Amino acid sequence: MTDGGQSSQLAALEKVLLDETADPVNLPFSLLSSITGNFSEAQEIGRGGYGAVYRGVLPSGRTVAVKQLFERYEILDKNFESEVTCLAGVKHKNTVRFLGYCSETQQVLMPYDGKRVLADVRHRLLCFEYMPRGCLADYLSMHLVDFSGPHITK
Ligand SMILES: Nc1ncnc2c1ncn2[C@@H]1O[C@H](COP(=O)(O)OP(=O)(O)OP(=O)(O)O)[C@@H](O)[C@H]1O
Repeated sequence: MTDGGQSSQLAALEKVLLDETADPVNLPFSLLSSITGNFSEAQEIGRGGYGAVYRGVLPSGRTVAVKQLFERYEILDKNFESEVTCLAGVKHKNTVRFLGYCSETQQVLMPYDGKRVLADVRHRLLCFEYMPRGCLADYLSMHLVDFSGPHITK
């Protein structure tokens, strides 16, 4: 569940979902964490080369897809910015809608070299319209008839 401080950002996300002409919004990490059950395995829907994708459930019951970019990649600010600005510029009925983004750095206490240090942890996430049928390639491979002719089995 989300706390009261997040309600205006949730409202902004709901508004973007409903208004197809609206621009993507900046979303706090805490909100994306909250709607994905802290990025739980139960809400994970897939993985790509650069991140894991989670189902985000809003209090209204609407669903979004949240892609959390892997921390192991050193993604430069300017590269993330060009990804976000590029996605924001794509608006077409045949493309998945880009709803929001998050770029935050948190300082987290962790062990290092026998000491405790405050380390920067970068969170980069992208939020999209949820496609219940998943990716096109998986859908086609599950539903297309095999036209390659009869198989010979030994
Ligand atoms: N908007 C979405 N709605 C529903 N499921 C999605 C959505 N986006 C991705 N997924 C699921 O998550 C999986 C991984 O998606 P992702 O975009 O990370 O894959 P990708 O195309 O290999 O990306 P990349 O290599 O650029 O990281 C997809 O195969 C699909 O099952």
